[in-house]
Amino acid sequence: TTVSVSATASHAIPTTLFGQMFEDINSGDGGLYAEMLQNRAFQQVTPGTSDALDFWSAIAGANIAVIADPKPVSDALPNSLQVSVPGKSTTAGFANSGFWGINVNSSWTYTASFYYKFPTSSSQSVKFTVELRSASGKTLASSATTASGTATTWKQVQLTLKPTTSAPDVNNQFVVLVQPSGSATTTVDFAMFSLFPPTFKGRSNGMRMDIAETLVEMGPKFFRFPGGNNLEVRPSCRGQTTATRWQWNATVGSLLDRPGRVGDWGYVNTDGLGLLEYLQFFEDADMEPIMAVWSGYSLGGTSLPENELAPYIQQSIDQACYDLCCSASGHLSLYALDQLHYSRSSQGYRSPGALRASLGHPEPFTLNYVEIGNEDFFAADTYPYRFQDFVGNLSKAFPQLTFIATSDVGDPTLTPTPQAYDVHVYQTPGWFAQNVFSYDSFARDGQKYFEGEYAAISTNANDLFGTPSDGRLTFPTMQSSSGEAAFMTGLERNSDIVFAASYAPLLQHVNSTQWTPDLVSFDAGSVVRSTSFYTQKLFATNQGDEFMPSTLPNQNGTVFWSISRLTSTLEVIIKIANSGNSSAQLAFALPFSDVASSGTLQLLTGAETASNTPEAPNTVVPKTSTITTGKTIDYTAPAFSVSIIRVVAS
Ligand SMILES: [NH3+][C@H]1C[C@H](O)[C@@H](O)[C@@H]1CO
Repeated sequence: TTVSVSATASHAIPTTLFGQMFEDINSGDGGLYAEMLQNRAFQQVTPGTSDALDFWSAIAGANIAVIADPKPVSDALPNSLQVSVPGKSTTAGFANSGFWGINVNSSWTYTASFYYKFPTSSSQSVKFTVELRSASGKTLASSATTASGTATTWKQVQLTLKPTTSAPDVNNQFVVLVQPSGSATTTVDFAMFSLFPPTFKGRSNGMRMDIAETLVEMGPKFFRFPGGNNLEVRPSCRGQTTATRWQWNATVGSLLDRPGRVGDWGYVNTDGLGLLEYLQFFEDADMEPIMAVWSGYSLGGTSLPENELAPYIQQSIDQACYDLCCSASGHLSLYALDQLHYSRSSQGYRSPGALRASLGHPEPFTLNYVEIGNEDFFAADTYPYRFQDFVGNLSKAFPQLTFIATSDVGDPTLTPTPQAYDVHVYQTPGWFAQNVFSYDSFARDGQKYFEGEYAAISTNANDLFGTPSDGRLTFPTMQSSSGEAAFMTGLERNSDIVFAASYAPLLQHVNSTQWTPDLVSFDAGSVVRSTSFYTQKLFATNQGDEFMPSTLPNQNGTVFWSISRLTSTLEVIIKIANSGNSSAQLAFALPFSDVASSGTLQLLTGAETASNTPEAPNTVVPKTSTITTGKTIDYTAPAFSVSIIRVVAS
């Protein structure tokens, strides 16, 4: 096939075109958020039930129990770990098993901390020895401090741990030994444990380095958060209380003030990864937020009536306000504070912006996009008033924001007409290759689109969300990734109306997964970049700034291309997706008089079902080489491949 390339660009390609979609779906706590202890503060558990002590265990004769502390460490954290050990014991204590393991790296300095108090005062002292210990019992790191038995009010211990050696695997534990000097049985209350490794950019309460670095490596220009389903109210045995929705103000401030919540994926979110941590990460990673606000719909259930929306609208204004500036709308909506104790400033409740400043970020963050809800096609009947009321109030407070609707495009009719719609699609690899032109027929009427969630998820069109035995992919394959790449050439061609696109879900912990496939997989010690990760990376890091029309690919074919130009370097960038099982010979005829005689090729290719997995993380990786180029570039795209050709031409 000969592909003639136009000399005239058709449109500018938005810098935001490729980015990431994130929610805590086995991906925040124990994943992107660097805290290494699981169930660190006994949040949202009922003392005396089996899950209260999840991931904690007693050692050598200690008795441990989670109690509703009569004098809790904070209003938001009502539970403590009460530990009793025999007098003069040197080996009794307790351990935490982390998020299916703990990575012990001798080049790292760890920060361990916890709060303690003695329920009854005594004259004896008690030594706390904190260790990182292999499952076989070998001490890898140790640090100790001594406490006075007279401490009947909460005290914080902070210790650093430097392992003498790296552990060969992640089967390690965090251990606290409680060693009384006296002979009497000793009881100590503990709260708010934490074990942090070094973090991405060294941010306190920050992100896990290897995962954050992997996400940044992909080259994202935006980050949609906090969901996805995890933004929403989760139907629970206690009924659909709106209090289970994600609330920004429950995720900011001291960790002692963050109650955590049972997220939509059925486990407790510590909310240690909160609004400030998200926004700081985006700033550090040079990407901008697409921030969702809850819009009054409870997953699988009811929507709030219009006359009950006001406090939630105010909370969403405060949420945006926190990010932006906040000389504007002054107060924190009292309603949002029902579950949260807020430290008052002298002049009453601080404005969210002042709050943000007080937490160490005086400058506003970048915020241009706010999404109203998530997948509101599930509640299309109530979305018109919910969308209108949220956008009406938010746009009054922040006229510079672009608001994104989440119902189906044009159905129902919304007022105001949405500036953009968030379109989601989970389908087969074949569907993506067959729908490369889905946006070509859209009207150019000012309406913009955000392909907020897409992935080839199954080879079985009749059971897309089924089990692996029924076609569901557990990891992306070269068949799924090349299908997605085909679709992405269409997104780039239509980037005059598609301003952003992100694969979903982004991350999964392989020891606790509820949704496959995912772009990046990890366990406590390693990260796996999928074939679809490399596809996203090849597109996002080879962005032109203007689109060059060319001979259109055959809509019914399996080979697709997209050509752009990077004006700053005079490069022509040719992206080619071959989603079929045979190679394709292409000839690109460039309209430039002066074309370099060699260019670079980045090629991702492998067998149809080839995947990168924890067992074989580098089965398929991109390879860069030099190719001969000229006014005509002949190229054979291998079966199941993604190719990027860059050549200087003018
Ligand atoms: N059900 C999908 C759609 C929703 O928005 C996400 O939370 C889920 C996984 O990506």
